[in-house]
This record gives sequence, structure tokens and C-alpha cells, in this order.
Amino acid sequence: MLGIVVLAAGRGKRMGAEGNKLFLPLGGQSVLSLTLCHIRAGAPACPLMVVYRPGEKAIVQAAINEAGLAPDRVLLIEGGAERQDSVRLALAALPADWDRVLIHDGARPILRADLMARLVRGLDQAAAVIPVLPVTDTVKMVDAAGYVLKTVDRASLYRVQTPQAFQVAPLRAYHQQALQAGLTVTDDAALMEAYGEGVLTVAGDPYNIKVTVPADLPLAALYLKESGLCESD
Ligand SMILES: Nc1ccn([C@@H]2O[C@H](COP(=O)(O)OP(=O)(O)OP(=O)(O)O)[C@@H](O)[C@H]2O)c(=O)n1
Ligand SMILES: C[C@](O)(CO)[C@H](O)COP(=O)(O)O
Repeated sequence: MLGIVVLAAGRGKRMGAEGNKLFLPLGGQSVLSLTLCHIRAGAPACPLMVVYRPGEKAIVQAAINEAGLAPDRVLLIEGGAERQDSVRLALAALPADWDRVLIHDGARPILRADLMARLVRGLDQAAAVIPVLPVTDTVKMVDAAGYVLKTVDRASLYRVQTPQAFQVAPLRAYHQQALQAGLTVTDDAALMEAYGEGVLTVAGDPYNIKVTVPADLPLAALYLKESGLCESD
């Protein structure tokens, strides 16, 4: 069975808000409830697990309700200190019949059904499938003093998004191995790469912004309108 893990246990430090950025207003709801709304709309049959920050279970449950999801359809688990910890804890708690999983940042609310469909189809070819977009700016390496070291050839560089799609068994094993080895990563596909698994890329969605810094919120509101996702999902 395919399940979806939604990560919501961060602190939102770069946003600089009072609390967790996932509860900031967006599109008449909150960032998290919009994310959940769009998952419900795009993958109505998929069971969900939401990873929440200690002390935020009640507000996450409110976002689940606001998204029109039946509370009994959503598993809740406490996250860890880092994103990688939250994913490892989620994988360890998945129902036994979840053999494939989409792991998604709750901070990416503009999630369209066609992207999820592309990722799931890719699991017929690989144990890991990730959405990517080409880099459109020039990229340079810069030293600690702020001077350019070199310009990087951007032809083979891509920006990576979530959801990321996986066969559960290998990813769960690699997360445990990474914990033992002290290997830290910023996305889950990096663990599959580190342990020799092929990672397939599919076209990402330019509207699938991660709400990270203050400037991302008005952009997300614009993308919400442009994406065709109904605000009243
Ligand atoms: N310990 C953590 C850290 C992050 N996340 C989630 O992972 C996603 C991507 O992380 P990021 O955008 O970095 O969120 P934060 O860690 O909250 O942001 P910051 O690094 O600015 O504190 C977010 O939906 C966040 O809630 C999580 O579930 N558990
Ligand atoms: C997983 C991710 O969204 C892929 O781009 C990104 O690595 C998350 O980084 P963050 O610093 O945890 O937001």
C-alpha cells in the first residue's frame, strides 16, 4: 500500500516567526492545512501520517480537521530534532502494509496531483524517485571570506523538491544505518544514493515552493492562485 508522510515537526527558524511556520496563514487556511488539503484532493485514497513537533499535536489535529480529513484517517507521530530524525521515526512507525511511501515537506503547500502521480509511476522503475527542476541562475563556489572560488557548470545541476517517493524497506534500513554511522543528509534520496541505490528523477513543479523564509509566503500565495488549486480545497 502507498502511504504519505507529511513532515511538520520543524521550528521554522529561518522564517523568523513566533512559532512553527506551518501554522502561518496562507490562502485562507494555514500552510499545513493547505498542504493536507491538496494531498487529500490529489491522493484521496492514500493513508497519511503527520509528524508533529512535541507540544503541537493539538494544533496539528486542528489543521487536519481544517483540511477536511477524518482524524481517524491520519496517523500522528512525534518528530525528532532534525528532519532526518523525523523521517527515521516515521519510517519506524509505519503500518506494516505500507510498502511504498511519499515523504513530503509540510512546508510545501502547492502540491498538485500530477506531480504525485509522476512520482508513484516512477516507483515501477526505481526504489527512489524525486522531483527536480533545472538550475536557472549561475552557480558559484564562494570562500569563507566571500570571494568567488569558481563558477560551477550548472548543466547537470538540479534543484530537488518533495514529495520523494520510496520503497519503504530499503529507505527504513538506510536511515537506521545512517544513524549508526553518523551520516547526516538534507533529503532522504541522499541516503539511497549513499548506499548505492539508483534514484530516478522526474520533472518537478515550479509552483511547489518550500515556505522557508519570509519572502516565500507572498510567493506561495501567488503560486496558489496561479497553480489552479482551488483555495477552498
Ligand atoms: N526536525 C524537523 C525539521 C523539519 N521538519 C520538517 O521538514 C520540512 C522541511 O524542513 P524546513 O523547511 O527546514 O523546516 P524547518 O526545519 O522548520 O525550518 P528551519 O530550518 O528554518 O528551522 C518542514 O515541513 C519541517 O516542518 C520536521 O518534520 N522535523
Ligand atoms: C527535502 C528538501 O525539501 C529537498 O529540497 C530540502 O532538502 C529540505 O531542506 P530543509 O533545510 O530541511 O528545509
